Amino acid sequence: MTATDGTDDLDALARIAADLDDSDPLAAFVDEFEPADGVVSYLDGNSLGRPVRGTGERIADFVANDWGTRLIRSWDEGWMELPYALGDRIGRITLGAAPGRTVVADSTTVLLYKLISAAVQDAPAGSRILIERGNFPTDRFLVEGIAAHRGLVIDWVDPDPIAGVTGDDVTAALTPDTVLVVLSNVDYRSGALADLPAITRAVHDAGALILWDLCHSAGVVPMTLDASGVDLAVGCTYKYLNGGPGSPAFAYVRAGLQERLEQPIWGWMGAADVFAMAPEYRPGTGMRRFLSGTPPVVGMLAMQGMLDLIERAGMDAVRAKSIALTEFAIRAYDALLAPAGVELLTTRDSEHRGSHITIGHPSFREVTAQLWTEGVVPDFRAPQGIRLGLSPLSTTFAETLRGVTAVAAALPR
Ligand SMILES: Cc1ncc(COP(=O)(O)O)c(C=O)c1O
Ligand SMILES: Nc1c(O)cccc1C(=O)C[C@H](N)C(=O)O
Repeated sequence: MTATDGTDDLDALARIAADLDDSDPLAAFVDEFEPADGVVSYLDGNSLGRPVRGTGERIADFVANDWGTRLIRSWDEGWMELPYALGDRIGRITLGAAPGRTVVADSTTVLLYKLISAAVQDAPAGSRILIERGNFPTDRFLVEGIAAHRGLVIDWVDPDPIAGVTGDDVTAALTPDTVLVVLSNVDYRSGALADLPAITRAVHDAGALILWDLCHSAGVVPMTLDASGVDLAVGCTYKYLNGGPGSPAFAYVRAGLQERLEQPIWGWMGAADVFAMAPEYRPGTGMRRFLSGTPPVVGMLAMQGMLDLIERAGMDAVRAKSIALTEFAIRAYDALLAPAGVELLTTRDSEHRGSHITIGHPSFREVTAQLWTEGVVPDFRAPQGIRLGLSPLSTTFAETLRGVTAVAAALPR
């Protein structure tokens, strides 16, 4: 039944969820993930994706063969090339990037540090970096540190917290001295999806470079980095690319920019000829110069299983399911949570939303702790947000409803 106020009752929602699962062309992919004993609803794919089925075997095989038997020969038999091969795959599958523009290495934080530093390498003191005040802490802290060391000035953009940053917000905050703009494509709190092509254009019109943090869009949003002329991007692989905790990040650098930039962590793996053991550092060509030390090969294993799945499903189908899941979560919110005074902190505009929604209530810190004991696993972000992260290949509509129902039941009476 749908009530006179337009909301659905629980039975109606359960039927809608069942219908959506029945007609979901990607439904079978749910069985491609390791079962999670005792988990009633996993709603945190935006923080840590689930392991793809067979990840344990993949790692065991790696230990027995590549590492255990081939030993150091494996560097020549694929490990050395893995940062580039995987980067190219991520580029093709989700970034809209041609080969040779993406590399896997380090953590998001370290790659952000390298690319932000490189982007401002020639900027005279007093040049300005523009960053959103609500951007993820690591992005803001890095900009603060680099600006302090280099004598640069920071400008802060304060967009509407639910709609997220727009081209107009950015244009209004740009100055003739702005050299770099650092933004997230999907906001880690609200889930707002920024208009990457339009904002990139606005930044270029002002003569600055743009760096996009893609942590919350890689693997769920089909992007157009090459076609949009994006300069720089960094993202993580442990959220919707299911690489496992601490799996290495990826960096993208526009083709025409690579040879002009010099990142600050000069290690042997970024040098022109790695095994020349040269007396001094000369940066390599292409994406090699953005590496520093030995590639984290073990950390690059698990994500390959997820890339296989996304490739099989097709990125556009993944995005379509992501939208359907967040739309259904909002429908369930309207019926079960809005009447109890819970706020929706995410836009209703599906085109401008990533793959999580955020809801707000003063009780949510305690509610989240309670839910975790019940096997319902969203995450809490201060001051009062619960994020429901819906990973399109591993999350069902029924599971989404179980989560929203559990939040409603845990609210204080
Ligand atoms: C938008 C964003 N940037 C950066 C990070 C973190 O970077 P790192 O993987 O280095 O911890 C996260 C999440 O942890 C994030 O959500
Ligand atoms: N990266 C994380 C970690 O190492 C521990 C706990 C949580 C995380 C996260 O991924 C946080 C996440 N990026 C966020 O959007 O808040």
